Amino acid sequence: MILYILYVYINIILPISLADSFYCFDLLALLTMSAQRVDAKVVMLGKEYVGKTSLVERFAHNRFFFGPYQNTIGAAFVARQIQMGDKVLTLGIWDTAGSERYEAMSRIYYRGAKGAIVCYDLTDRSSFLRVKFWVEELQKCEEHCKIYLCGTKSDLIETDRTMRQMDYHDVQDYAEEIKAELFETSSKTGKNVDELFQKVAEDIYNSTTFQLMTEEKGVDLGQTNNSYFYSCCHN
Ligand SMILES: Nc1nc2c(ncn2[C@@H]2O[C@H](COP(=O)(O)OP(=O)(O)OP(=O)(O)O)[C@@H](O)[C@H]2O)c(=O)[nH]1
Repeated sequence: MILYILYVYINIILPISLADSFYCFDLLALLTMSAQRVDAKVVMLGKEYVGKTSLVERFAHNRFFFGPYQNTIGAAFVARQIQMGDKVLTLGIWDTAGSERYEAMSRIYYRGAKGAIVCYDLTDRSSFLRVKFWVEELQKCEEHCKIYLCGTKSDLIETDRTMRQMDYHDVQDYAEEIKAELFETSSKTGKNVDELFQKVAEDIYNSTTFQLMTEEKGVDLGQTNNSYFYSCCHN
């Protein structure tokens, strides 16, 4: 009985009583995730302000927020279905906080991910340093997770070419070196956003491990309901 009380205290009461909104929102996101069946986990990584949340918003809801920037706290979760021929694949996407304050938490979210979208801001060279950090981390800890490099805010460099701080070919060379795919996107205009997630979904769908998993567990990919739920974690 004492052990049971101790267990409840350590695992439920203590985290909640210590919690700031970060823990509460994370709990909400975790509950959301557990309520939704997903076929594969995808994680968004990258420095703060690079546009991870905007990318997910564009993909999941086809919208872009023009309002003031709100940094993600902990992580947010969204599930979205993608049509793959006559089948439907449900991606569970974890949008992590870019702030280094939450770095340890981000590690929880890439565990078991089939794909990682590692973002950098095309107009901010320093954001690419974080890309290298996350790539090394993934190579070390999640070797089966496929990496997609994503240069964000391409609309800004289309308006003014001098704003580009990361050369496409330099990044492409790096992508080849680490066997990653490279996309340049704009969440503002929607350019390349669907293409990026479609590629992630296709690679997962065609992967041997995924095919084996669906055969063994009998996951039904033939569902047609396109509902999704988004748990948003902003301060
Ligand atoms: N022009 C332009 N601005 C963008 C684009 N994507 C994001 N932004 C802006 O960049 C800022 C940061 O975007 P977020 O999506 O919140 O960035 P984030 O990477 O999720 O940030 P954290 O939550 O702190 O990790 C916001 O002011 C966005 O409006 C884009 O494609 N084009």
